[in-house]
Parts: sequence; C-alpha cells; structure tokens
Amino acid sequence: MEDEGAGGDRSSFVIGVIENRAKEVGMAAFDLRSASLHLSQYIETSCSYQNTKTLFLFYDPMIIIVPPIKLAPDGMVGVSELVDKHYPSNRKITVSRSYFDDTKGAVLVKILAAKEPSALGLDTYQKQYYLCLAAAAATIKWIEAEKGIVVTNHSLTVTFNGSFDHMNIDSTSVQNLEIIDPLCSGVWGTNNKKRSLFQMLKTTKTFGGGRLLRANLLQPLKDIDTINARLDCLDELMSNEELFFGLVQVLRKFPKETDKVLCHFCFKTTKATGEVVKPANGRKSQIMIANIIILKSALDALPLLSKVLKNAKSDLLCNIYKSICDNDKYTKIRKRIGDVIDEDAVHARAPFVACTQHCFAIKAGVDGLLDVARRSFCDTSEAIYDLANKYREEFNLPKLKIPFNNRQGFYFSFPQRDIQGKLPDKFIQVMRNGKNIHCSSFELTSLNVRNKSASAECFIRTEACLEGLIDAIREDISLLTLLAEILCLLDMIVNSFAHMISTKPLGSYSRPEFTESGPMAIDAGRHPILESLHNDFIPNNLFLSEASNMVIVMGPNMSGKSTYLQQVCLLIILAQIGCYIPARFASLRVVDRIFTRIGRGDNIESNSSTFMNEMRETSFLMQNVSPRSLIVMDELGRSTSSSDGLAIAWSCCEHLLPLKAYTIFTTHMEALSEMAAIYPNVKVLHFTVDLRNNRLDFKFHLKDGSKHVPHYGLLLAGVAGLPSSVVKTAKDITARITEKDSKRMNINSEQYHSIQMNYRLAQRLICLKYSSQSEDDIRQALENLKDSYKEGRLTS
Ligand SMILES: Nc1ncnc2c1ncn2[C@@H]1O[C@H](COP(=O)(O)OP(=O)(O)OP(=O)(O)O)[C@@H](O)[C@H]1O
Repeated sequence: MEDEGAGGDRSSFVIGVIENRAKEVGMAAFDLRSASLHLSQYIETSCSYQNTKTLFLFYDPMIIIVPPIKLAPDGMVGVSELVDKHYPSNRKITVSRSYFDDTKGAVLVKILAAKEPSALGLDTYQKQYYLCLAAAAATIKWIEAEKGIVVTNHSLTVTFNGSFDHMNIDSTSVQNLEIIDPLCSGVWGTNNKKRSLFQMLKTTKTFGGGRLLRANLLQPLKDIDTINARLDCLDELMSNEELFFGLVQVLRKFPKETDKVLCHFCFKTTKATGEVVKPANGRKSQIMIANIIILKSALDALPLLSKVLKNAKSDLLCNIYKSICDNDKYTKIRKRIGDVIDEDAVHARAPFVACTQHCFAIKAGVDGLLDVARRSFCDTSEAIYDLANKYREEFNLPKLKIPFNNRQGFYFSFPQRDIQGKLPDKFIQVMRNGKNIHCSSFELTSLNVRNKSASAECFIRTEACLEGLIDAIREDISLLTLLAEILCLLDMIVNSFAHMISTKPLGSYSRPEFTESGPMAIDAGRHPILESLHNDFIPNNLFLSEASNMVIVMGPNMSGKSTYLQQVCLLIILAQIGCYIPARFASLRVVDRIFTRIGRGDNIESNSSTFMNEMRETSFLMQNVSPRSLIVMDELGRSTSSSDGLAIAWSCCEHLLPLKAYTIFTTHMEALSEMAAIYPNVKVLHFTVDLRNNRLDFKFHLKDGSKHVPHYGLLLAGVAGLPSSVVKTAKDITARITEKDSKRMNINSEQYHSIQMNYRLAQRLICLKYSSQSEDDIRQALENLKDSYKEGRLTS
C-alpha cells in the first residue's frame, strides 16, 4: 500500500468527528501507521471546544472528516467550523451524514477489532456510544474508498476513550508549558535557544519511538504500576552499563520503519473492480517485497535482542524478553519468509537493479511459471545488451550506453560528438539531452516490449506468491503489532529517557516516588530545559498536601514565578511518563489533569480580550477540575482594574480551596497573602529579591511567608525615567495605603490565629496517627506538640 503516512514524522491519523445537539462529541481516530482505531465520546464543556482541540492536538490528523455544517445551537461554533478555524482547508473533508451510520460502525468494530468489543468495554456501546461509532463508520468508509485499503478482520487495535485513561493536558496548557513547541514570545522568560520538552527528549532513533514520546508527553500515564515499571527499568539501565549499551547497539539493528511496516500487514489493498486493468508495473509487489524485507531484517535482529535481554531483572524487560524473545512463533514467521524469499534479496533504488531484484526476490522453485517468466526476462535482457554491443561495433560508438527507466524501458545514450555526419537511419525516437543523444531502434523497441512483458509476468507471479506469504503472516498479526509496540517503547526508554539521564551529571536526576493520595513534595527541583541554559540555575522546593492544598507565590517581576510554575508542571509530566526528574527527591500524587492559566504578555492582545480570554480559561478550569488536578495560575486578574482583579483572584482561590485539587497561584497582589491568615490550608511563599543601591538583585530562592519588596514598581518607574518628584509623591501615597493594609492584616491575623493553631494541631495529630515511630517517640512528640500549642509556636 502506498500511503501518505509513510514518511517519517508526518501524521498518519484520519479522524472522523461528529456532534449532537447536547454538545456531545464522538471522535474516531484511525492511525494508518499503527493500524489502530481510537474511539472517544465526551461532553464538550466549553464553547471553545477545549476537549476536541486537545484531541486534535494529540492526534495531529492529516485528514478530518466531518458532516456538513448544521446551524450551530447556542453559540457553539460547531466542530466543522472549529476545523476551518484551526486547520488548513486541505485537511477537512465533508461527507454526507449518511456516512456517519452508528449501526454500521458497531458492525465494523466488531468485525475488525482484534479484541472482542466486550473486552473494550463497548458491549453496551451501540446505545451509549453511538456518536463515536458513527464517526468510525465514516472514517473507515473514507479510508476504504480513498486510500484503497481494506482492514483484515480481527486485526485492528481498537481503544475506547483511551485519552481519558491518561493525564489530560488541554491544548492551551500544552502551548503554555512548551511541551511540544517552544513559545516565540518571552512569556516564560524564554530566549531563542530555549527548546520544548519534546525537543529536549527527542533522541529516539525510530519514527515510532518519536511518535510514542510525543503521545506520552501530551497524555502522560496515570497508572502507578505502569509508571513504576518504567522507572524500575530505568533503574536497571542506569545501574547496568552493559545492558544499556547493549540495548542501544541492538536497537540500531532494527530498521527505522519497522513499526509502520509491521502494522501494515493488517491492511489489504482493494482489488480494482470495473476498471481497465493496468499493466503490472510492479509498484505493488515492490512495496510488498520492501515490507517483507524490513520484517525479515527485524526478525533477524531478534536473537541479538534476546542475547542482551537474557539476564535482565526488571519486570518490564523480563516481560519483553518473555513475549518476543522467548517466543518461537517469531522464528516460525522468519522460516516462512525464508521458504519463499531469496536470502540475498535486498531493497534497491536504481530502477533496473530494483526491477531485477524484484523479479528474483522469490526463491527459484517456489512457482514454476515465475521461473519461466524469469528465464524470458533474462533472455530479453541479455539480447538487449548484445544488441548494444552490436551497435557499438557496427556504428563505431564505443561510448554507447544502455540506460533504463521505468517509463520507456531501455534506450541508447551516446555523446553527440561521436557522430560524424548523419545519424544512421536505424536510430529512431531521437532526442537531445545536453551533450548526449537518447534514442531507440525498432529492434530495441521490440526487445523492450518482450522484456517488459516478461517482467510484468514476473511481477504478477511474484505478487501472487507474496500474497500467499502475507496471508500466512497475517495469521499472526497480533505478534507483529506487539513487536512494533515493544520496539517503540524500548526506543523511547533507552534512546530517549536513559540517554538523557546518562548525559547529565551523576545524581542530578532522581527517581520520583508515587502515592495515590499523598502530598506532592519536590526537594530541590530544577527546570529541565532552563537549567542547561543557566549555569547557576537555582533549585526550589514544593510541598502541597490535602491539608495544605494551595500555595500562593509572591514576588516582583522577573523574580522567577512563571519559571517556577512551568518547572513544577514539566517535572510532573516527566515523572508521569516514567522518567527520572531533575530534583534531589520527589514524592508525587498522581495528577489526572493539569490546568494552566498563564497571562500572556500585555503586548499580545488588547486589555479587554486578554481579560476575556483569562475568564474563559478560568471558567473551563472551574468546570472541569477534578480532585486530583494540578492547577497553576499565573497572576490571575491582573488584566482588569486592581480592585476587580483582586476580587476575582480572591474568589477563585476561595472556590478552589475546599477542593482536593492542588493549586499554585502566583501574584503581585500583596493583599492576596491575607488568605493564608484566614485559611489554614493556604501557604504563602515568596521569591527573595535584594534591594541594594536602589537596584533589584534577583536570588530566585523560594522562601516561606510573604515578603514585601518596598516599592519595587516605583523603583522600576524611577529607572525608566519618571521625574523624581512624581516618584516621591507616589511613594507617599503608597506608604499611606500600605499602612492601612498592614493594620487590617494584623487584625485578621490575630482574629484567625486560634483557628490556625487548632488546624495545625489537628494536622500534626493525623500525621502522628499514621506514623511508624515507636510508642515512646510518639509519646515524646505528643508532649512537644502540647508545649508548642500552649506557647502558640505551631508553624505551618
Ligand atoms: N530558579 C532560577 N534560577 C536561575 N534563573 C532563573 C530562575 N527562575 C527564573 N530565572 C530567570 O529569570 C528570568 C525571569 O523569570 P520569570 O519570567 O519566571 O519571572 P516572573 O516573576 O514570572 O516575571 P513576570 O512577573 O514579569 O512574568 C527568566 O529569564 C529566567 O531565565
């Protein structure tokens, strides 16, 4: 099959998408490369279609199939318009609504899926999940009609709502966090050298490995066991050099395209019906041979992989060994190929060499008619070379060559200057090509026809032999898809994760620990990308727990707040794809959604649209937040009036506080630090800045409590050239306002002091209850706690 998704990194997804009036969307994403179908059905919670956009970003489709536009109800733009807005028109295909037939979709999934629909949780699918099944019907029908592919029964990997089994990062957050592409603007204090997390990790060697890495970064894992299995494997690779380097070497032996080729055994090309049968040009059998040769090379590399993995200890590597190395079914497939394909067959590019390779790819004796056709092919090829020799002598043309191209077959080529006088009449179809003459003769034309028909016969026979072989290989299609999956996973873990860690100073990356509902604690975490751009990057800590689920980070401009937010998110993503992280220690609660609300510099949009955008993103966040979400908000409310901004920031914090989600909030608004006086589960931190000789010296150290940097705004205003009298008046005004504020804060702090103390006492008692210390130690700790409480010394 000649497919568009063949080339390297290009997307290979065809997506069908449909919605109903209840804002429910059904999506079917068909991957032509890995022969898999991903079905999703969900309620679209925002009128900007965040969930759909996130899935589009994830699949990066080459084609999106939609039904014709219907009048969009209540402000929803409609998926079709969404596609128009965000994707170039050549990617959108509108097909009749009759293509979106859920009953047909259900039947197709049942027939094509490798697993029973009940195993996918789709047994009651038809009623509940009719939208994604309708999308599946349209997608498969389009692929059959336009790509000429028929999927082999029971060969397709079908997943249902796969994306929701993983951490969900909405498309805006993917951009804000620079997961796939770096932002051009200086939102995070970027400079031109800054790369995205994907670019940093993309040292994978195969296309499939690179695509798996991208998919993992966009949808990190949620299952602790799977994450730990990958981390155990990394532990082993980091402690066993021989295994690590052995794997690096052996993975190079597998052809780059293995994953694509293995999965393509799932597809059959449709037989042309009612069409004038075209002469066999061998394209189809050439692709089939190329695919089989790649499969043969991959199977030949398997014993080497077995050798390297034989003594591996981690579960993941042991399972890989058991499932693909210690499985004689792969040897049987290899033998089957060896019975039909010549051992020396290789994939050649030069047209005639490729054509000859192709005619001789099947072993002699496999098909008698093929052997006869080959003899005729050899005879005519020989006769053509003899003819060329004859002409060389007869016309005194020692430099006469006999090149070949697929369109005209053989032709003569010789330098024009070798012709003295008139060109002999024997030569026909004369053409000048630079300093050479290209031509033919009646004898050559007739030999060409015979040679072409002999090769066409070879191709037809070869195709028939290969179809038989491929049908036999297809019986074990699940083995091939498993091999493809494993090679991609190994490529990602070995060539990306382990490689990256091995290039960093020893001990600078550590293995994160995971708990179901524990705190999120990071000790000396660093920004994975910026740390390599700053020689003296300052590490910082994070502590969030159910009893202290909100952190408010304060600090003047340029103190490092946005970098810190991005750092925390990137560390969590790295940890949840099963990689070590740049930190001294980390214990994490699995995050199921990351929400980011990042103010994009004031230069991008007008104030009102920035504010509207901010509110839209905040409302999406509030509607979708889950108990295990991580929310990072950068200066919410700064794009409106200061009183409204503070009110919005305060009320958003109050809305998020009772939830179990963890929130990190950065702000310039000092009044927001009062939240910590009132709510015991809020913690205020600040970035230290020194004020020396009227200059701000940024330390990038995160410290407890709020710290007022006196008049840093006025300081910057002075530096910017505002008259000193204006700056002085501004200082007087701000001093009066701050005096009032600090009085109010002191009153609040006294008023809520006892509640704070009681809360902290309860927190400590809970910790002691679950502590594994001895009875005596606990008794002593209780005594100490009593004293601290009496003296009002309990700090958060
Ligand atoms: N921990 C750190 N160590 C070293 N340099 C840092 C650190 N954190 C941030 N920086 C550098 O400081 C600069 C400013 O950081 P950042 O943009 O995060 O500040 P900010 O407080 O968010 O500023 P603003 O409020 O203006 O958005 C960046 O160029 C970044 O490279």
